[in-house]
Amino acid sequence: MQGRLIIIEGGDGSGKATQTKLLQEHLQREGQSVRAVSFPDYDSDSSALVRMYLRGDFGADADAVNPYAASAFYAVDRFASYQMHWKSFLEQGGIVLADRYTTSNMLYQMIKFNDPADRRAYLDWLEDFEFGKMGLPRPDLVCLLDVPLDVTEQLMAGRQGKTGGTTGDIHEKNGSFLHKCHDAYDELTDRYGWQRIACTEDGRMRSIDDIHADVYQAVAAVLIP
Ligand SMILES: Nc1ncnc2c1ncn2[C@@H]1O[C@H](COP(=O)(O)OP(=O)(O)OP(=O)(O)O)[C@@H](O)[C@H]1O
Ligand SMILES: Cc1cn([C@H]2C[C@H](O)[C@@H](COP(=O)(O)O)O2)c(=O)[nH]c1=O
Repeated sequence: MQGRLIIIEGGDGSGKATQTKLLQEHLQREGQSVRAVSFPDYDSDSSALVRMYLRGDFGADADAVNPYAASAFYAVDRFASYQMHWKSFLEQGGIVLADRYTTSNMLYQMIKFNDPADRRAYLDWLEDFEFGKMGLPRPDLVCLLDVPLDVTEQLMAGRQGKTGGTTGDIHEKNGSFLHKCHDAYDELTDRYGWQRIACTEDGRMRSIDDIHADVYQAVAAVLIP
């Protein structure tokens, strides 16, 4: 019996790790068999090309790095994690929570195209590449944590970058890139039916527990009874 694959997606610093951990603890308390993964898998050799990309080794301007090549780096990292760590767990009925997934390629790489037809062609290619040719499972649910960028910037202030240094990765350094990414939320939730979780109220972050309650409600609806 196939389990469930649940994705916690969102912008940098939107609370993905926080919500993934809370959700894992909640489901564990209920006695569910649950495992959490996150992408990129920075601790694995499989993320070497992703780390090079995020460091700017293929060009300092994210928009100028071929989105098909960059997508492939991330997809290969995911494939390694899936094969080595959670394929059989999912196939045996486990619940896998992923902090980022193919959905991040959909957001961050799609926006390198401005033309709507090019965006659709990219998404068609990506779905076929990751879910078809590479055999990665499609998500059962995607919760998109929606945080306006000015609020995220406050949450992220002073945080150490994951690829080394304090100035942020190739995406974080490019303000207009991150804005384009946030602007694409409607397009992607419409196409894929993602659950958009509003994380702010009157321009301020809602409490971690309130956001968790919304995430949990969405998750409960897709769990196997
Ligand atoms: N609802 C909230 N209210 C206030 N602070 C929060 C909230 N959710 C998370 N934070 C804080 O914001 C920061 C970023 O949160 P977190 O690391 O969970 O985000 P992330 O999306 O996983 O980040 P990244 O994109 O860097 O992986 C952390 O310091 C966290 O404690
Ligand atoms: C998994 C994945 C990620 N990305 C982008 C999204 C972020 O800008 C970085 C990862 O940084 P984080 O601080 O560790 O969240 O990479 C992407 O473009 N495609 C993907 O598949």
